[in-house]
Amino acid sequence: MTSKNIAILGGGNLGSSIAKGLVKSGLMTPQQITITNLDLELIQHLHDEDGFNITTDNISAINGAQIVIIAVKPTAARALLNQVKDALGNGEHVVISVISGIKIHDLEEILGDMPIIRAMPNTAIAIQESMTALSFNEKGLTYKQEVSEIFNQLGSTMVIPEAQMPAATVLASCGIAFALRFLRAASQGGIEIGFSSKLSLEIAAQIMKGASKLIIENNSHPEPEIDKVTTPLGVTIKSLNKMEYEGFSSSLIQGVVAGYNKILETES
Ligand SMILES: NC(=O)C1=CN([C@@H]2O[C@H](COP(=O)(O)OP(=O)(O)OC[C@H]3O[C@@H](n4cnc5c(N)ncnc54)[C@H](O)[C@@H]3O)[C@@H](O)[C@H]2O)C=CC1
Ligand SMILES: O=C(O)[C@@H]1CCC=N1
Repeated sequence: MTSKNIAILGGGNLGSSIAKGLVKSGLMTPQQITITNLDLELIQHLHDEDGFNITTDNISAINGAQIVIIAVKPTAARALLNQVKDALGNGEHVVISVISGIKIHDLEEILGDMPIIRAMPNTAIAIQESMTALSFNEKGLTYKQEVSEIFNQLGSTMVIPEAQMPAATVLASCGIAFALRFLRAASQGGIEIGFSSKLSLEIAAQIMKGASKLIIENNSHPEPEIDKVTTPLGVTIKSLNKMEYEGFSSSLIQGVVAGYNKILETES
């Protein structure tokens, strides 16, 4: 349990997921977290259902917090940063930015020389299963242990050089969507061979969970695990070879690289 208060500026998909994960982990109470949005209606449910403090006033949220998470879309970032820079300049705050494509140097240009951490989580942070990448500026390094401990409660954490942040954004953050597309496609195949939509989805979700746990808990690699499933002359290899013929692995790899090239257009 931390005694610090957190302000989450821009409570949308990711900001609200982080807030929920912090409470679910037992690290904080909802009363320690203030979530802001320009439109209060969008976050009213976070107060009514989960007990978080909510406001449209970014400055008052910052004044009541020691850790400030900035979670607006990249297009809204500059206006927000300019609005809050004075409130953040009193030496009492640590800023954690989850904005994709905006570098620490760009944040420092607006906010000045203060502790800044870039974090790239994914939406599974709401259930403490994120894969979160962290990069620190020099002053932020003072908080490396504290911030790493927060994100460790919310899944797995990797500290990386900022130059790897675009790659982490694609693989670790967008990757949740890629995995969900696999899940959806597998369940659609399941419907075609006779399962109800509900059962097919349940099967697909459980096989993904099982496959992930085999790798994580056994510290294993996919190929030896796949070898255990592929009976000679059997069904699995028939399906796999057809999938590969249709471009399964290649399309995933190309998709990851396309996302990486896209983010490099803004962050280089
Ligand atoms: N959604 C995801 O899975 C991930 C998102 N990110 C990054 O996190 C950031 C947020 O993404 P989402 O949560 O998906 O966006 P979102 O659009 O769901 O949430 C952002 C919220 O900020 C509010 N907002 C805009 N300007 C504001 C201001 N000046 N003051 C207060 N609130 C303001 C908007 O009304 C919106 O509800 C983006 O920069 C995105 O690139 C990073 C990793 C994963
Ligand atoms: O799609 C996006 O641009 C952001 C970056 C990571 C997840 N969502």
